[in-house]
Amino acid sequence: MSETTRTTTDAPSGVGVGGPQDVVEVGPGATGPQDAGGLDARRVSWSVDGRLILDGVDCTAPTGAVSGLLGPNGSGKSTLLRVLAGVRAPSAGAAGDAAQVRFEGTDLLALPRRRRARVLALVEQDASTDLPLSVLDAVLLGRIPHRALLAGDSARDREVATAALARAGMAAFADREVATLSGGERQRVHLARALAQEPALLLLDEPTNHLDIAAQLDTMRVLRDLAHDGVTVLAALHDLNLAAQTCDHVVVLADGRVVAAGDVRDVLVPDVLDPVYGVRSDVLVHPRTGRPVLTFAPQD
Ligand SMILES: Nc1ncnc2c1ncn2[C@@H]1O[C@H](COP(=O)(O)OP(=O)(O)OP(=O)(O)O)[C@@H](O)[C@H]1O
Repeated sequence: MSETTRTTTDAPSGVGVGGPQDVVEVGPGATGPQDAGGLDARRVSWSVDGRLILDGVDCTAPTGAVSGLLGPNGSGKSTLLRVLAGVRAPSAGAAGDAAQVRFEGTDLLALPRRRRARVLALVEQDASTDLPLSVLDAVLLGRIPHRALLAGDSARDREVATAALARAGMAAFADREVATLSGGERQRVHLARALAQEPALLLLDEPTNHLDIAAQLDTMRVLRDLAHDGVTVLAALHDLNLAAQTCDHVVVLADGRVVAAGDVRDVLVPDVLDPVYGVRSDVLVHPRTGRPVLTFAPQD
């Protein structure tokens, strides 16, 4: 655990996960309340049928970095991404606190939908397209926020969409009907549609879940390239090793609360992971990258 580890409890660093007061902000990738750069969400709550699904989540994603949103099934990752993207309105928190979602200092929740869509794109998990669209036309949907109402595609729209398809490795599929694609191919088209939006903030919900290992690495390389170009990327991921190898910063959710956040080397440790996932983990160090490599066993 790095010397920059901060906890809001008296528990040893990285230990004591489980409650809202137990958030661990660790490592050089951690961003504190004073940091206005990147994505900075505070007190995000969401409830349905009287059940609190997100409970006062504070979540940051630094500019020009790939951040991973981690946590077990049902911990609230998709819900959080939807609230951050403005697809779902946040609920009042337990203490009646209003949520705040800022990106580079701008209040995203206050932006009209169309303007927000010029800032951020969301790639949803298993997003489906029932419309009989070609791949290129599906990707061109990402250009809608950038053009005048009722205007058709411009030459630039087609140029950007074609480049987005190429970046997602789907250039050869431009004329195919989306309905005929495999799950993995469709997932890449959704990524291309989001890239065509030219977002400064890209939110993705399990962008690699249908992909083979080479395609997973390829998608993560695209995300890293985008981050290198200054895009802020936040991706919900289940594969902790993929997160360890590709993310700069990670946020761990459990039961709708953030239990740890910071640099992967500091957060992906047994003290954090074992209670959250109910497993026994071991962490090795990758000989080439110096990043964590994780193995898991059931808890006895
Ligand atoms: N519209 C809804 N009505 C009722 N419950 C909901 C609704 N949306 C989400 N939930 C519940 O909220 C919890 C969090 O769901 P969410 O999809 O955000 O989790 P997740 O971390 O993305 O899970 P997974 O890793 O399985 O995709 C789950 O228990 C889910 O059943």
